[in-house]
Amino acid sequence: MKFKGSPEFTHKQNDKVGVLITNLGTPKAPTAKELRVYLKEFLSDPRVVEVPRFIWWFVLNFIILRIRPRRSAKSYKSIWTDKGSPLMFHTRHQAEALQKNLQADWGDDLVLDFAMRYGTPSIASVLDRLLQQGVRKLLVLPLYPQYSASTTASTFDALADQFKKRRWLPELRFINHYHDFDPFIQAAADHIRHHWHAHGRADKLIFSYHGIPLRYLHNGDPYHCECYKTSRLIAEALELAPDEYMTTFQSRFGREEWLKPYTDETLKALPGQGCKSVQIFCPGFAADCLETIEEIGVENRAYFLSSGGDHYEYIDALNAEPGHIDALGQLIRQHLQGWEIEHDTEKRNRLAKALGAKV
Ligand SMILES: C=CC1=C(C)c2cc3[nH]c(cc4nc(cc5[nH]c(cc1n2)c(C)c5CCC(=O)O)C(CCC(=O)O)=C4C)c(C)c3C=C
Ligand SMILES: [Fe+2]
Ligand SMILES: [Fe+2]
Repeated sequence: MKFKGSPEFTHKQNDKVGVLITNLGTPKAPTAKELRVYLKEFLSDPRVVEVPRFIWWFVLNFIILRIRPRRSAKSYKSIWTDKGSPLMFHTRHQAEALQKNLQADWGDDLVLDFAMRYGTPSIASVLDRLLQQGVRKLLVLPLYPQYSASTTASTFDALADQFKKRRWLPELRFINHYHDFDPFIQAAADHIRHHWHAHGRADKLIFSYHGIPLRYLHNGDPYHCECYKTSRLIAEALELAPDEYMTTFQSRFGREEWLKPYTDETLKALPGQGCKSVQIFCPGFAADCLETIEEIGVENRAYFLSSGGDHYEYIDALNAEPGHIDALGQLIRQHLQGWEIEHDTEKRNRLAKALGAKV
């Protein structure tokens, strides 16, 4: 059979609305072996590395996958907890909290689950589970506030690959971005205000986003503009003057030029320009992960302090904190409009009998 069907379907099954939240994915364990598996899948995605395939195949397999897994495993070991990878447990907590938040008005009509673009739980396995539960309308929310082809479109590709293989497709809605969604902006501003209340303020607030190659911006990726807009809106909510905050880009990979200003170079230069204390928040990361905890929390702290800075604070990602869950709940509700389910069991049974089907 060419297309995967839903043989377990019965006419008694209630239709449900499904919400699938996704994030990037993380290795299964902080070992070179598991990193090799994870990096191979991630870096083989043509949305992530836009280089001719035959050249990239050699570079990836003969250079990168021989060096990077061991190096990255060391970094992952430093952030690994007894609950596993931070990205995984924060995403799981977000899913649990969002399910509760939405159940308040959707009850059992809605099921929410989470999947990872790379690694596990895979989009394929979670999609199977949702469809088996009777999901006929599916809303997908990739937890990337700013759209980029390397993340958001890649998630869409993975879904589309699954749909190509299946017989009975659900209705689909896909949230492209939420970089300027007011409840998200207010949740970020409240979170920073809360941090100020507990720790005081610094000379500058830095908004650091994951970078992408500059070439992707020139080829039409809106990510750069969306990052700047998020920064501006959070800064406006916090009533910051333009010289009290800045936007930077972190996590470069490879030798080509990426979006600038680079976070690490900025932090090395700031003390020499008279800025001795900074606080850093990463509005593009819905959950703390290697790139925030280690790169911003540890590595860049060392750059700033060893360049003459006095005080450096990393402000946690929004993770599963109530303000964030409430904002995401509002975003999901907005995109679910019109999908409320009719509870007409009698009508469904009558129709099924008329068709001679098992009910
Ligand atoms: C090779 C190019 C990469 C692009 C382009 C890229 C874009 C991009 N990534 C994120 C979010 C995350 N990236 C994370 C890790 C990570 N990213 C890359 C490379 C690119 N990312 C690598 C090789 C890695 C693995 C770690 C390492 O070996 O250095 C993570 C963390 C995952 C975790 O397990 O904690 C996140 C999250 C965004 C948002 C983005 C483009 C906008
Ligand atoms: Fe990345
Ligand atoms: Fe721009």
